[in-house]
Amino acid sequence: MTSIIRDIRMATHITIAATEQTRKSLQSQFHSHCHACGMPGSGGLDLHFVTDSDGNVATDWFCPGNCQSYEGILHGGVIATLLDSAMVHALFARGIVAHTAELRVRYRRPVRIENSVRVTACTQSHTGPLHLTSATLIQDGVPCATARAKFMAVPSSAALPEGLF
Ligand SMILES: CCCCCCCC(=O)SCCNC(=O)CCNC(=O)[C@H](O)C(C)(C)COP(=O)(O)OP(=O)(O)OC[C@H]1O[C@@H](n2cnc3c(N)ncnc32)[C@H](O)[C@@H]1OP(=O)(O)O
Repeated sequence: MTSIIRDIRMATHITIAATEQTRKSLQSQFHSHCHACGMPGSGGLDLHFVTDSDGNVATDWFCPGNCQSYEGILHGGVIATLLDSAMVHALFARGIVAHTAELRVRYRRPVRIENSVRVTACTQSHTGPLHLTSATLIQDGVPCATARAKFMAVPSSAALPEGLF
């Protein structure tokens, strides 16, 4: 816990080595009721990310029929949610708690429902508290959507649970 707090304090301005332990800890502290990666069984997307040795995060997700837009195609808003969430977790893995400030999605190919996708994300760079990230959604080996985003790190005093300062 102490090392996680130290990581959060550092992370506002410094990119640290990404770890699965850091990602999980920040998810449980700050995201336990998230529509995308929390709330299993209550209408959330129930995403489960993992962090690899390069600090990238990934999840495999089955696109359910109730998330379609046009017939047989995954809703573009859901695609944006998947990509946004993946980038949040890439930041979590580096000890960074941040809010989406800008999200640009390129919808390259329709994503079929009732099929699986893999969503990956990584951090790119940062200028002070503004972090640049990218994410990709792949189905059957084909990149169907890509995203770039800017995230603003939450000041560490605001990010930490009350009583820790
Ligand atoms: C009301 C209830 C319904 C709610 C529906 C909500 C809306 C949705 O969720 S729809 C589902 C989400 N969206 C999708 O699945 C779309 C996935 N993408 C696609 O199908 C295709 O990429 C599509 C249709 C956007 C474009 O395909 P296509 O027509 O083949 O274009 P493509 O060959 O890639 O590009 C044609 C030109 O447009 C340009 N272009 C394509 N995308 C962009 C872009 N984002 N910005 C600028 N230019 C672009 C290309 O550069 C190209 O230019 P040029 O001819 O000069 O080289």
